[in-house]
Amino acid sequence: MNGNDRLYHIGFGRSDLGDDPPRIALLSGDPERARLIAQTALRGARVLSENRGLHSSVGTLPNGAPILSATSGMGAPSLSIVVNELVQVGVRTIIRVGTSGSIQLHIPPGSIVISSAALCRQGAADDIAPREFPAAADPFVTVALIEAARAAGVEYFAGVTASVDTFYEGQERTGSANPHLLRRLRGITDEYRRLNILNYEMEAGTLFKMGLVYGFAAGCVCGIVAQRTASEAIIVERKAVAIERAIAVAVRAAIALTASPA
Ligand SMILES: O=P(O)(O)O[C@H]1O[C@H](CO)[C@@H](O)[C@H]1O
Ligand SMILES: O=c1cc[nH]c(=O)[nH]1
Repeated sequence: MNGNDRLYHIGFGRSDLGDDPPRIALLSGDPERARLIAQTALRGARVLSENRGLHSSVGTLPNGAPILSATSGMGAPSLSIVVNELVQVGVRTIIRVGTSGSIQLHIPPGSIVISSAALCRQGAADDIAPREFPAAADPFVTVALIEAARAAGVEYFAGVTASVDTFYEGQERTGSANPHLLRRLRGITDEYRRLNILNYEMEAGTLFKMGLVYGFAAGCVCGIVAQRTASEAIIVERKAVAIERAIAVAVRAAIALTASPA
């Protein structure tokens, strides 16, 4: 590793990426997922850093295109730092590969949600753009994810995601250290359900705004690990399949997005 131009948080720089630096990254909240993607889906994967627990690897897709598997950490403040630094090292397409809780009856644990846009209730995003600025995914990345899900035969749902700052309070969980929720949060899940919002997670909205403002293409696919119309709990038995499907779809989409024109 050269390391002279290493970015402070991600722990690597352009000079660590070789002669053909990746312009696309798969970004997981969980470093274990980033490592799993590198080990199972990338060819010739090489670990770049584990700075602050944020695993980053570089490898190639089956079509030979270079790609990063990186970690955002949980929540928009951490994601905003990692994404800012990924853009500084030359990344121009970022697909978030996450986990999420369904708020619609028809979206079961084990399925995946592809976010076309987000209701962005995230403080970090206010430092990126005005609150009214759209949190929309890149249409080409979103279509690539949908086509990948169809081709893989994976049960998927596409639509609007609620991106919030907290897992417990902001997602209206009362089974936590503080069962008392602020009045403005009581009933919010039902309100979102009636607005046809599909799911809760904690990063996509800020990622989408950053993409539109900083000039990179952003998308998001999440494996569904909770069904909030039934319970607040994570359905642990469906987590592995949900993540496996989200990864498979993200990798297929990345292949399509990096294919050289015929
Ligand atoms: O599994 P990841 O990608 O971390 O995504 C989801 O999981 C975390 C909460 O459990 C939040 O980061 C949320 O967005
Ligand atoms: O319910 C859930 C599950 C995963 N991630 C979230 O943010 N919420």
